[in-house]
Amino acid sequence: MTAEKITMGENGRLRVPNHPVIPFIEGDGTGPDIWAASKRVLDAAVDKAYNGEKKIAWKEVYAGEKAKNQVGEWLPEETLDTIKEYLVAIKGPLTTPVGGGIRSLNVALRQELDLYVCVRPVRYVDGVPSPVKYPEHVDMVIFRENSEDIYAGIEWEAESAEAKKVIQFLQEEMGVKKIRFPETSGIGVKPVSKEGTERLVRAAIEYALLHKRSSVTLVHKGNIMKFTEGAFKQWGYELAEREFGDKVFTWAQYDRIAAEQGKQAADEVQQAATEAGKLIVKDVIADAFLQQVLTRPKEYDVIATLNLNGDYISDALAAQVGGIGIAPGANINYVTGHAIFEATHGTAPKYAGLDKVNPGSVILSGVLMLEHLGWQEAADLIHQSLAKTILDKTVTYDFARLMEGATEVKCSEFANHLIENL
Ligand SMILES: NC(=O)C1=CN([C@@H]2O[C@H](COP(=O)(O)OP(=O)(O)OC[C@H]3O[C@@H](n4cnc5c(N)ncnc54)[C@H](OP(=O)(O)O)[C@@H]3O)[C@@H](O)[C@H]2O)C=CC1
Ligand SMILES: O=C(O)CCC(=O)C(=O)O
Ligand SMILES: [Mg+2]
Repeated sequence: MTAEKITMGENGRLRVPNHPVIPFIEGDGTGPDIWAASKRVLDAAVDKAYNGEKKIAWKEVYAGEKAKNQVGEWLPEETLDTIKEYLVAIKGPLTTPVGGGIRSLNVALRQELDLYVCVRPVRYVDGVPSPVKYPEHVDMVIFRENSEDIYAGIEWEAESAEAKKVIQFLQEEMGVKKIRFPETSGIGVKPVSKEGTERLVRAAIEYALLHKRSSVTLVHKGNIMKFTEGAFKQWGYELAEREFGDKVFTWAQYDRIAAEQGKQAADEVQQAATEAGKLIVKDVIADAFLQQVLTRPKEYDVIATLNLNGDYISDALAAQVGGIGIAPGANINYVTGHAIFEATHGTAPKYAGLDKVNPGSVILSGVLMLEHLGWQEAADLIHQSLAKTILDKTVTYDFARLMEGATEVKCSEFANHLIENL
């Protein structure tokens, strides 16, 4: 079988050969343990689903500590070029120091390839120990904006010449009087654009319509950050109505009807829209959202949000359904077809080299990748196997410590069980 490139078809859909080359980054910390386990499970599922007719040709590319050690750079140009060329890649977590040091390589990869959506599905798997009473009520898909916001990393260190210059500009030319301690403030910039918002919200609504989900919720802190998070809400509603017309009913429409005809009329129109199967596009302020996902998670389905909110929401919802050990994700540019699949969690450095952590998040990120390639049969096999392995209570430390009667297994052994149960 000759290894070939995945390409983007003229119809905007990927053309996937039977032996596609897929670059991978092993990752730092626990990355090597997790990646070794994940690769075996993905290969076994593909082999079983297609009787050897399909097979991934893995191609290692370097980033993070391995790249620094081998080629002297944290994120070599060759890695970016290879992923650009082969379109679809998968990665383990990469370390980002807090405070000083290098900026996030994870964020850099997303920015360099303009992977503007981070999709993180959050769903309960039967048997997983969870801190809440009804984890099965959580079934959400987070669409996190991935290219802008304060998360983009435009900031200047306190007392640096740059910070002083920006503060001086703000005070003298922009009339800003609200910087409480100007001499010792670091400064960060939060860019949020109409284009960035629209492409994210468009992707969330298209996904929701395709998968017949009931609502898209715009999660924002627009009461405080009016021209960034507030604009996100407004641009999101405008886009929903302009581009999706009759297929959606928005709370902005609700508000207009309520203002003109009263609340009862607006309720009736919304009820009719729901019965007609229209997608409801609504919004909520981020802090209220974080309490409501605990108290009434059934009210939320597809979530569209900005970069930093999405980061916090991803970990919080992952915990709600039993933890970061099975929280997958995908960074995608739906226009170019570029995508990098990766877990929600980080490098979990205290467990590095111990063959201990749960490889589930990277495996499920691989499942998202298989689905993205259209290899649904292989993806389904892994879902079934994971469900069975967890119900058997053969699990890694993170689940074992919260389950009664579980058998704790290592990261590699968990992969063995998954392969046996395929
Ligand atoms: N996309 C990426 O590559 C990301 C990278 N990072 C980076 O990772 C580094 C470490 O970040 P940190 O804040 O500690 O967050 P981590 O997500 O790496 O780890 C926090 C805790 O989550 C639990 N955990 C994480 N991964 C697993 C797993 N596979 N199985 C079971 N439990 C797991 C562990 O919990 P417990 O202690 O309870 O056992 C761990 O101590 C930082 O440099 C950070 O910047 C962070 C997030 C994403
Ligand atoms: O890049 C990092 O180090 C952290 C990224 C992160 O937490 C995330 O993308 O969820
Ligand atoms: Mg995070």
